[in-house]
Amino acid sequence: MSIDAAAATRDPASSPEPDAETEPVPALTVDALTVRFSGLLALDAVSFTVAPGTIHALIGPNGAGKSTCFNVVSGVYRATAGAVRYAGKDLTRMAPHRIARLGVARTFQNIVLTHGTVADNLMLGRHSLTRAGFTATALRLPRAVREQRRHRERAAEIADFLGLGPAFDKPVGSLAYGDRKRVEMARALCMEPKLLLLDEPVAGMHPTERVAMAETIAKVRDALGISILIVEHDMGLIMRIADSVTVLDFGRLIADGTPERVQRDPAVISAYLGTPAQDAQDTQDEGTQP
Ligand SMILES: Nc1ncnc2c1ncn2[C@@H]1O[C@H](COP(=O)(O)OP(=O)(O)OP(=O)(O)O)[C@@H](O)[C@H]1O
Repeated sequence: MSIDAAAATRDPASSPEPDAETEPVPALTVDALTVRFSGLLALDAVSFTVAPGTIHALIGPNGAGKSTCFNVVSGVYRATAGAVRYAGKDLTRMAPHRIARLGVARTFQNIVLTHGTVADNLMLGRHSLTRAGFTATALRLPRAVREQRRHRERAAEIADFLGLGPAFDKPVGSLAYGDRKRVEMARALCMEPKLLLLDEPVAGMHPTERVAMAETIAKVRDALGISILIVEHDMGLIMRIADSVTVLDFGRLIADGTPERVQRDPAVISAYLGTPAQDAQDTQDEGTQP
């Protein structure tokens, strides 16, 4: 069964929220988001919207506030002011596990998965969707066994979709770096999110792995119809797969729009890329050849 067919026929027991399958993918609205660390204004009234089913990139030079924004959306940091609205809720007042239950899953910049097999790690992603309690699972009651089997089948399907099928029962530590980054993404997808937050998904990969990962990210959007918010320094990848781009600089939003529009924006060229003429050309080159 294809991953999209599976999504359509999935058991409600494995949905992130009751009736989540029948609900449309919500927009994510970041509204005048402000974060202050002591004297430092890391985000200054930043507003943008991630439209349903799109890849939205958050870019900017080092220290621009991208990770801070990401960490507020996933509930790791608290906002000083402003709101992040998703599915009728303000995420700035919610704990990370409640945000995850709304269907928001994230990956981390640095690989955090080192132990167990790929299957073990993907089953961790299914944990929040598991209904059978600890006792039922420990006693291997038939209901719990059936549920575990269903989750494992779904995890295997997601692994296949991300090209990890042959590695499913292998230890994560034995995989190449690029595949470990894919396991991280597969674990997040195992939560059946409607919004996937990708933190530098190709950092540290070699060029061939980057191109393959870009294709995979676009495939996830197209096959699942979910929204993806991505922080990434690889401009070539962003220009190729993003539907919209928000550019931050020193905590302020300096541009927002399609990749084509943003890469021609003089404020982006001078603030983000440095000297206008040369770097505008570099970006265009990178856009066609990462
Ligand atoms: N927990 C924190 N405490 C204090 N200052 C912080 C904290 N997290 C981030 N900052 C500061 O906030 C600013 C924005 O940092 P942030 O990590 O969000 O930028 P970034 O755009 O993600 O940068 P990079 O591309 O280098 O990861 C920086 O000046 C950073 O030093």
